[in-house]
Amino acid sequence: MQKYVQEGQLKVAQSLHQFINDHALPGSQVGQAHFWAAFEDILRQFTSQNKKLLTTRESLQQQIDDYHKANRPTTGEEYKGFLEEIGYLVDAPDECTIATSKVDDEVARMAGPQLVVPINNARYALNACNARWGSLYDALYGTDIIAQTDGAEKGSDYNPVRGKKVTDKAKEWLDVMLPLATGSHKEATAYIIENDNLFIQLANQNSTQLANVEQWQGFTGDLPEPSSLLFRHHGLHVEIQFDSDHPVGQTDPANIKDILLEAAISTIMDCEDSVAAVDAEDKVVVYSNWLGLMKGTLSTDLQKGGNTLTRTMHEDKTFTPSPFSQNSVTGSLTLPGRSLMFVRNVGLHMFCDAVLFNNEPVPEGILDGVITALIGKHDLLGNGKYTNSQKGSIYIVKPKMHGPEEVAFTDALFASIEGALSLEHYTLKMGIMDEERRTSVNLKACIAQAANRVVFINTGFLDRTGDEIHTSMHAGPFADKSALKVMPWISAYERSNVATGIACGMSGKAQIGKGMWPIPDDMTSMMKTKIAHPEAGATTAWVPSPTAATLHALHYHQVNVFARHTNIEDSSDAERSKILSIPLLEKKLTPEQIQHELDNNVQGILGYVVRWVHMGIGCSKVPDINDIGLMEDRATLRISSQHIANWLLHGIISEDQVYQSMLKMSTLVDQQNLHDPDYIPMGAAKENSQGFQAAKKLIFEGLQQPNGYTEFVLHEMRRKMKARNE
Ligand SMILES: CC(=O)SCCNC(=O)CCNC(=O)[C@H](O)C(C)(C)COP(=O)(O)OP(=O)(O)OC[C@H]1O[C@@H](n2cnc3c(N)ncnc32)[C@H](O)[C@@H]1OP(=O)(O)O
Ligand SMILES: O=CC(=O)O
Ligand SMILES: [Mg+2]
Repeated sequence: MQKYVQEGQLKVAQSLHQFINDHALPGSQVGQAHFWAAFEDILRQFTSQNKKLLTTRESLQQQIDDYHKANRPTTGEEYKGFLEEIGYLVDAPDECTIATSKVDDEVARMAGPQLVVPINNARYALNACNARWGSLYDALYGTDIIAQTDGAEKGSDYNPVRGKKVTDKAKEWLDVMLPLATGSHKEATAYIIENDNLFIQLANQNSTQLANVEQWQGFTGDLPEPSSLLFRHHGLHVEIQFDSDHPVGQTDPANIKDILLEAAISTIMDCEDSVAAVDAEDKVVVYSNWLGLMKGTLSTDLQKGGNTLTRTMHEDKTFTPSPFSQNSVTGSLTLPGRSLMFVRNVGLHMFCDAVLFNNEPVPEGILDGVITALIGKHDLLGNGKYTNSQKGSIYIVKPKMHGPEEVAFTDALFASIEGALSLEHYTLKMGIMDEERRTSVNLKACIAQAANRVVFINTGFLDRTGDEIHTSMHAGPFADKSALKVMPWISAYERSNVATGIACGMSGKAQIGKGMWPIPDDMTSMMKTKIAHPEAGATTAWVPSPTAATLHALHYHQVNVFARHTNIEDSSDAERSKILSIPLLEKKLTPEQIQHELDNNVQGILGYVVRWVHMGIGCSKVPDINDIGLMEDRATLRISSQHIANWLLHGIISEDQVYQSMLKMSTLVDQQNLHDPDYIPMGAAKENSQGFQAAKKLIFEGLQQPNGYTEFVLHEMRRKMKARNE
């Protein structure tokens, strides 16, 4: 039974109350009495508005459902007119130029990967924070980029054959990032600094320099042969490290032991879709980790290779500047050792009983906003060991907003939080997830509502796909999932996002971001396809792991993103009707194709949901039907569950067929998890498993889930599971 502490009209779960009073408030220059009173005021001011916006969502969805049930056109002027009439489509402002100030270079002026990590997992969150720099050698050695053939298999010990392939490949990349005036880094035998110049000696006895000598930015160690050299290309740093005693350096002609890339330029510490946080106890873990990250105190012990290691946040990196560095006069060059951190709050539709206002659970987005901002304030006050934002901003990603009214609501909420916490106006920056259809088709109007605090727009294509299905659920059966990804709506949505961002003056001021690489182990495909993101003008794109960040960073060396922006015209008006084209099934599928699609969806749902509900894990790598591990979170679950619900509604599949598939796949999912000692199986009596029950609800009650969201069912069932465990 949850114990509460009364604070005015608020009832605050004891564990959260204690965390705030004992840990979050001290040092924040916000007193306890003021904080609780101000929080209550914010709830009084925003709770009913929050609920009203949810009612608008419901009402619009109802009208859209009725429209499609009446078999009215799904394209053309009549459809567009209907969406305008109900207020789903609004007029775009003629002009919108963002005016956000105090934005760190990592967000405004650098183009590079953005890592996302479940914040409640301290081990991963610390790793993400430290992923600002990644070893190219490790990233190549550890992944499928180097094939495990011809003696280059990974094995348990270091394999020099594989190692040679790694160093060769890495040096090919050096030639791309830091070309030499003559020859290749592969031929280098020494890197020598003489008279303020960097010379590279080649195997043919010639000496050369960088084609652009100004790329050399600094070094560590002694002259003439330094311990490391620092370079910059496309605004990103590269460090070559030397060590003649290191097992790798020893065998390298130039004694290179590793090449470090500036990789995860920014990281999203996620309180949302990759996290299972269903009550005060869970929320305290989420907020404690954020506090630890803001104060630089987070640490965790972990077992690796039979040893216990303590993981903490990395220090900054210091170099002696080269004559070409901006810091050459000061004689010292310090670069951030950590990724710039955003925090992703939850959306408007979530409610949480960690705090009750008028005896009702409060909007969780408001709770997150207030507490993550309070914690962020420690960074601005310099209370931590490190500084996250040099410019004095707190970066909050706001997910799942539907249209400009909701952005305006969040803007006003943030202003109120700033007032309550005595933060300068517009300290709280907003990342707008462009992941709901009503936001995509009104993006310019959305940006306009937060023009003084927006710092990113990001195409969350996973949620966006789920919303695509749910919004037009009654229009007909949707295409299978692989076809959905290549139909006109999605490319128009992606193009329009970049074009709108540029038209709103975001280039050089804010991030224009693209979505997650959801196949964490398939780095070969990522390297082939994710270059499309910078090519399309995205200044950042999401990756699921530090390794993926290191490899994706290479794409930003291949493409000069900011140079692309000059050629991108505002095409959003023209794209709108394409975005609105509903990706319905266009061809007849065979019974085998239908069964395959169903089984694949069911496997993904069960594989993810059982770990969520039984173990409280919000993001998992789940094998698909072809045994390829996919990153699954609430957004991918939204797609799969809505897809099955849609095919059920339109008679493509039957309830019994779905249930049979669930029985078959649940046995497989239990088998797939046998290696995990913490796994709690669904077992033979599936109906007794909360995870199985949750999956059933998500599918069979999918039509009734607001906007197709999965969190309501997941939370309910996880809470039941926790109660059962207690
Ligand atoms: C639609 C959306 O909203 S997308 C955004 C939400 N999604 C995410 O945040 C995805 C984040 N990624 C993850 O959670 C994980 O990478 C998963 C669940 C996909 C795979 O996790 P695992 O199966 O444990 O990965 P795997 O075993 O290959 O790697 C584990 C190692 O990689 C590290 N790692 C994996 N993902 C991350 C990450 N996102 N950040 C930091 N480190 C990570 C772990 O710390 C661990 O290293 P360690 O032993 O040194 O601590
Ligand atoms: O949040 C990201 C998404 O794709 O959804
Ligand atoms: Mg999302």
